[in-house]
Amino acid sequence: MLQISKLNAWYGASHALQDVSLEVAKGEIVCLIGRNGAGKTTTLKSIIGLMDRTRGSVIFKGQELLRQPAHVRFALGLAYVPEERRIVQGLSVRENLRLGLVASPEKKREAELIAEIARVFPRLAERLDQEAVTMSGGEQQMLAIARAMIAKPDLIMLDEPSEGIMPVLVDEMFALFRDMKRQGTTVLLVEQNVELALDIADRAYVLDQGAVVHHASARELLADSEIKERYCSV
Ligand SMILES: Nc1ncnc2c1ncn2[C@@H]1O[C@H](COP(=O)(O)OP(=O)(O)OP(=O)(O)O)[C@@H](O)[C@H]1O
Repeated sequence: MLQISKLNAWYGASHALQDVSLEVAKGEIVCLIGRNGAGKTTTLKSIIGLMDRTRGSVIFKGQELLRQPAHVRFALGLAYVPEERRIVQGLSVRENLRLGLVASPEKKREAELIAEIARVFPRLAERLDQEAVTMSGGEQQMLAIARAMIAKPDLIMLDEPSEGIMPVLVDEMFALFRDMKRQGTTVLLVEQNVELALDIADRAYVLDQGAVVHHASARELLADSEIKERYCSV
């Protein structure tokens, strides 16, 4: 589904990604791990079109993305939940969900899609008319994920979904990722909580200083304490 080869990205003169190559097959959960500043977020931003300067190749469902603007990439079936969530102030949960449909061909079935999402996210179902920013951090994270899911993307990219969220909600969220996978959604996950991420992932890539230094099945990595100690914050 996604083939990245020799991806390079820059912030001004700073060369943040160096020849990153990775693949995500349909239906997989693939995890990017590595210490702070390793380049995980920059990889996601390059895929979705938020980096000014990139070089290399990012092929999604057979199409080269790097020269396409971000809105075209979304329309091709990519979704991105950034670390900072971007819940819109002054809008209810329902209105935030609606925003997820703006670029989607599914817009006509809006009420039906919101009802479907509400079934999957019972916490949101109870709060559809509440102002979204008054919800807890974890509930807002659920909303950000629901808003990305509502357009039924083929690939969803999640940046640090567990950050700052209480453990009971993190467990709920990760159970949801397993369900998403069962339903055929492909997931590219950036997560500091390595054990948690590897527990649901099929494979993982380890990044360090902007480069891929290791990749393996999640099971192998879980057992590899040397790699985890060397490259991850565990
Ligand atoms: N807007 C920016 N301008 C300049 N440099 C940046 C910018 N954003 C990130 N960087 C730098 O690019 C490198 C990669 O950062 P990135 O955010 O991709 O790392 P990360 O692996 O996601 O880290 P974290 O786990 O801390 O979120 C870091 O050295 C970082 O300081």
